[in-house]
Amino acid sequence: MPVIEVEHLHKRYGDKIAVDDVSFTVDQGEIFGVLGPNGAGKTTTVECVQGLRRADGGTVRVLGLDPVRDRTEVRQRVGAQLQESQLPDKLRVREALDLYRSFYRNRADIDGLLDDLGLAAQRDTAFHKLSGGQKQRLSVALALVGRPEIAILDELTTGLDPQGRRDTWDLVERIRDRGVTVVLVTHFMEEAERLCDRLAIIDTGRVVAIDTPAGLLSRVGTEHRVHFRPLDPVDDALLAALPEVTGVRRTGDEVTVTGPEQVLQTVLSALAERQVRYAGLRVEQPTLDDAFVSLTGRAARATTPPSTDERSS
Ligand SMILES: Nc1ncnc2c1ncn2[C@@H]1O[C@H](COP(=O)(O)OP(=O)(O)OP(=O)(O)O)[C@@H](O)[C@H]1O
Repeated sequence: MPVIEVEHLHKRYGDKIAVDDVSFTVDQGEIFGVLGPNGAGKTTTVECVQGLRRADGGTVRVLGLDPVRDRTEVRQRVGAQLQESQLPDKLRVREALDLYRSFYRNRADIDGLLDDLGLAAQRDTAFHKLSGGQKQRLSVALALVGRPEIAILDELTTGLDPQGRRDTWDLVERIRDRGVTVVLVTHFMEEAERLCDRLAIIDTGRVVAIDTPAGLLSRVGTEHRVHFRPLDPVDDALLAALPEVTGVRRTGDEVTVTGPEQVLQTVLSALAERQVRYAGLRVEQPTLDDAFVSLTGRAARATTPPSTDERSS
C-alpha cells in the first residue's frame, strides 16, 4: 500500500527548473531510495513531500494527506532529519531530544533511542562537542523522536568515515525493522545498492528509472569481468573457446575475461587444468554505477561517500 504518492511533480526556482516531472510511489515498510547526482532535484522533491515547499505542478499525497494543506498532521507522522546548523551549540543531546519530543503527540522513549543510536554516553554532551558521526546520529534520533510512520533521511552518510557509514546503514535497517518506512536521499550508489528495496534514479529533475537494485542491474546486463595476470603462457584463443566466455582482452600483462556469473569458475578450472599460475585475480560485477551510466549516458558525480577530510561543507 503506498504511503507516499508523487505524480508529475514540477518545481522551479525563478527560471530554474529544479524538478521537471517526477512521479513515484513509496510502499509501507520499504526503504525507498531517491538517487541522483548533485543538483538532480532530490532534496526539492523530498521537501515537497514534507510540505516544506509548494509544488508548481503535479500532486503529492503522504499518508493520504496533502503535505501543504495538512502540514501539521504530516509533521506529526513524518520524521525528517534536521540540518545540523539548526541546533544551538550549547544544547545537550538529551535536552535536544526532550525539546523535540515535546512537539509530538507520539513520543519515543529517549533512553531507548539513545541506546539504539549509540549515543547513550553522549547524553550530557553539548551539541558543538559532538563528532560529525555523533551529530549525524543525533539528527536521525531527532527524526525518530516523534515515532514517525515515515522517516526521510537526506544525505545521511555524507562526511562519515567508512565505519560510521556502515554503522549508519545498520541503523537504517533497524529503523525499517521497527516498521518505519524510510525514504533515503543519496548520491552514493553503493549506499543505495546496499540498503534500498526500490529506488528512483533522478537526473536533471526527471525520473530515469524506478526499480529494485537487482532490477536496475539486470537492465545493464549481467556480465562479470575476471581479471588476472598469468605467470605462465596462456593462449587467448584457448580462453575465448571456453564455454560461457563472451570476450577476452589483454591490457599490458593483465587478461580480462568476460561472461556470465559462472565464468570465474570456468576460467579457474581451465587455468588449473593447464597448470597456468596467475596473480592479481579480481572479479568485477555490474554495479549501480554501470546502471546509472547506461540510463543517463554519463557518470554519477560520486560512487563512494567522501571521508570527513574530503567534505566540502
Ligand atoms: N532555493 C533555491 N533557489 C534556487 N535554486 C535552487 C534552490 N534550491 C535548489 N536549487 C537548484 O535546483 C536544482 C535542484 O536542487 P536540489 O537541491 O533539489 O538537488 P539535489 O539533487 O538534492 O542536489 P544535492 O545532492 O546537491 O543536494 C539545483 O540546480 C539547485 O541549484
